[in-house]
Amino acid sequence: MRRIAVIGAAGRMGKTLIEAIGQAEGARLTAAIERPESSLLGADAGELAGVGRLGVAIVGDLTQVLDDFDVLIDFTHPTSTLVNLEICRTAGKAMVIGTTGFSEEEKQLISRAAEQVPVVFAPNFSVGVNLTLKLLDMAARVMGDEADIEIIEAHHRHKVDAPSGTALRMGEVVAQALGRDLQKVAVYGREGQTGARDRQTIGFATVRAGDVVGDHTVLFATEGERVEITHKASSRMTFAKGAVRSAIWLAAHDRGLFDMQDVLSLRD
Ligand SMILES: NC(=O)C1=CN([C@@H]2O[C@H](COP(=O)(O)OP(=O)(O)OC[C@H]3O[C@@H](n4cnc5c(N)ncnc54)[C@H](OP(=O)(O)O)[C@@H]3O)[C@@H](O)[C@H]2O)C=CC1
Ligand SMILES: O=C(O)C1=N[C@H](C(=O)O)C[C@H](O)C1
Repeated sequence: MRRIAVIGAAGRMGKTLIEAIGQAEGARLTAAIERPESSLLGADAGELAGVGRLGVAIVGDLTQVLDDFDVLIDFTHPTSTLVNLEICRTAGKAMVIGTTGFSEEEKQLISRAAEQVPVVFAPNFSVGVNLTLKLLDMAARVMGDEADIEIIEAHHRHKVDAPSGTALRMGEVVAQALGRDLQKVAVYGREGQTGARDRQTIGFATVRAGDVVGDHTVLFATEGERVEITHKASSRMTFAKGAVRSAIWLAAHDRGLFDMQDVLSLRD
């Protein structure tokens, strides 16, 4: 039985993860962590998530529960995740990281920690998005040199980072397929006298509105036709199930950096 801890337990993803762990075979929630100043400390994690009492009280300090879990699932904020990563590295604990919004330097810290402990780090844990990444690679190879490529994403009003981690990963996949460096060709929004479009660029557009769970479209537009590849998430459970699957999958690894493509055996 895989013993799983969830940090950010009271968050949108935290609560959905607690529900998903309850539905998974071979996994059990054994620890739940929130901020030390949270008013929810001591509350039952199952009751908080709306799935009934689980007998797991929310604590405010990850180090307090290190003996209680095998793998930590972290969907919080980059600053928090990097602190948790260091605690897990030192304690030899596996991690599943769903947090987005890291800088390139921060991503390097995750790679380095994964030399010592096993980590699955993915901007999107849904099966559909990971299939979409494969479709994008093919579309870019077939149409990319002729087409203008634009990535449009929409999320709920509470999201704090932009563009989404998924949109950025889509951009990386397309850029890599075309031999371009995303850091050099990305254009994040346009305003004013922009001039005509540079053919090599990959544009990003962000929408933040209401309760949108997560929509992503990659547009390949030539003179005469357009291909649009779209994924729409309608429930956070799709991300949570993928993260729990990753936590169980990691049991077979004692170190290394993986993503959802590895978990789904989609890696070339
Ligand atoms: N990879 C994927 O498939 C997905 C990734 N995400 C990403 O997951 C992250 C979280 O998203 P979401 O659940 O919507 O956000 P929420 O704000 O709802 O949840 C984040 C939770 O983490 C808590 N938190 C923040 N800092 C700490 C800390 N130091 N210690 C303990 N808890 C902490 C927050 O507490 P407080 O409210 O008090 O700040 C909150 O409860 C984002 O980066 C998002 O982009 C989201 C969905 C899917
Ligand atoms: O913050 C969210 O909600 C989501 N974030 C992830 C991202 O930034 O790509 C994944 C998903 O789209 C939901």
